[in-house]
Amino acid sequence: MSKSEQSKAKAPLLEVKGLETSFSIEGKDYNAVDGVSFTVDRGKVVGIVGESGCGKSVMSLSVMQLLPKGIGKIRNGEVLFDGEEIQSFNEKQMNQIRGKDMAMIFQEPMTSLNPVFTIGYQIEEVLHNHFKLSKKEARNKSVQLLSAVGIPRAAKIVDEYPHQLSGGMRQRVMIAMAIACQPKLLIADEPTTALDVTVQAQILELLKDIQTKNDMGIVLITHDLGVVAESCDEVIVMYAGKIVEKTDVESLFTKPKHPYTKLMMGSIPRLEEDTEKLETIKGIVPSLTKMPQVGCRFANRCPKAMPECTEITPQLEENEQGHEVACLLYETSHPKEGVLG
Ligand SMILES: Nc1ncnc2c1ncn2[C@@H]1O[C@H](COP(=O)(O)OP(=O)(O)OP(=O)(O)O)[C@@H](O)[C@H]1O
Repeated sequence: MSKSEQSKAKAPLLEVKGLETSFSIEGKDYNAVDGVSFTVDRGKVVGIVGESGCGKSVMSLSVMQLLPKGIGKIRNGEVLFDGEEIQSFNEKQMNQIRGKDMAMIFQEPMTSLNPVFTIGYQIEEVLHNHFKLSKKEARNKSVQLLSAVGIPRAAKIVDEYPHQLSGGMRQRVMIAMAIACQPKLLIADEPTTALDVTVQAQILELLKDIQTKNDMGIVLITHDLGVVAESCDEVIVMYAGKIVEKTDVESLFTKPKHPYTKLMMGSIPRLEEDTEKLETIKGIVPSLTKMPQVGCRFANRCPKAMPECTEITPQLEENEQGHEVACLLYETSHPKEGVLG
């Protein structure tokens, strides 16, 4: 193994450092992702969780460099993929990585699948872009991939159009396309949200299975803590563009720290509970133009908020080994005994 290969093998698969992604609104830049850092190792599933508008999708689009041109941009920070800084890659360089080394699946497959081409044509196109396969080889590989993601009668389905399939089957097609080149990293943005619970479980199972076989790293974006519990190794909780808590999945569920995480836990429906009593978090995530620049962004919705929460910006700090939280209640310089519950 050469020296550069050795250092690549040691580097995390994905390393995001101090990422700031902004959108230009009426001539002013606003950060939708504001100083986010995390790593994804090979063979690990990292969940990114938070309510709608917290910056989960913008974060993943930044990594893939698929931000809307002219509106969104990476303002600061670094994205290292396999040890290589990629945020300054040009379109040609990114095209060589996207699809092949890192792939993405989206919530609604109909927006990603082209309705006028057959399923087979679309998978073959991915294969053609990255491998020199003959027409026959690409077709055989497409049928193989469709079977691998549990699509029955794959040899027939390959000639069908997206609208002829159910939502669950379309999502499987998206997964087949995403894994066609055996990517090292898969970013799955709400891959099961539009599906019913049984199909959701099957798709998550399938992803986990592929991930184990290929030692793939997965970033799983979801607002559903149930999905996190089922599938993730590590979890990042985002609120209003920032990470508020980061830990392994067990610690998140056994000892959540941030009041936002705790409230989200309270929002998980449990079978034995009357759903009428389900706690929801009052208020909404601030819009980009209304984002407080000082203090904790969750303060105005937080039942534990103290006067200083709107004046001092909490830093993401390790509170216990491997468990980071950004909340003044836990900052050593602001000990607030008795209020942690
Ligand atoms: N193209 C855009 N132009 C301007 N603002 C945008 C754009 N896309 C996203 N935003 C803003 O960036 C913030 C983060 O959005 P993002 O879609 O990443 O949230 P999310 O956590 O993924 O939510 P969801 O679960 O609904 O996808 C939001 O305030 C959103 O309004």
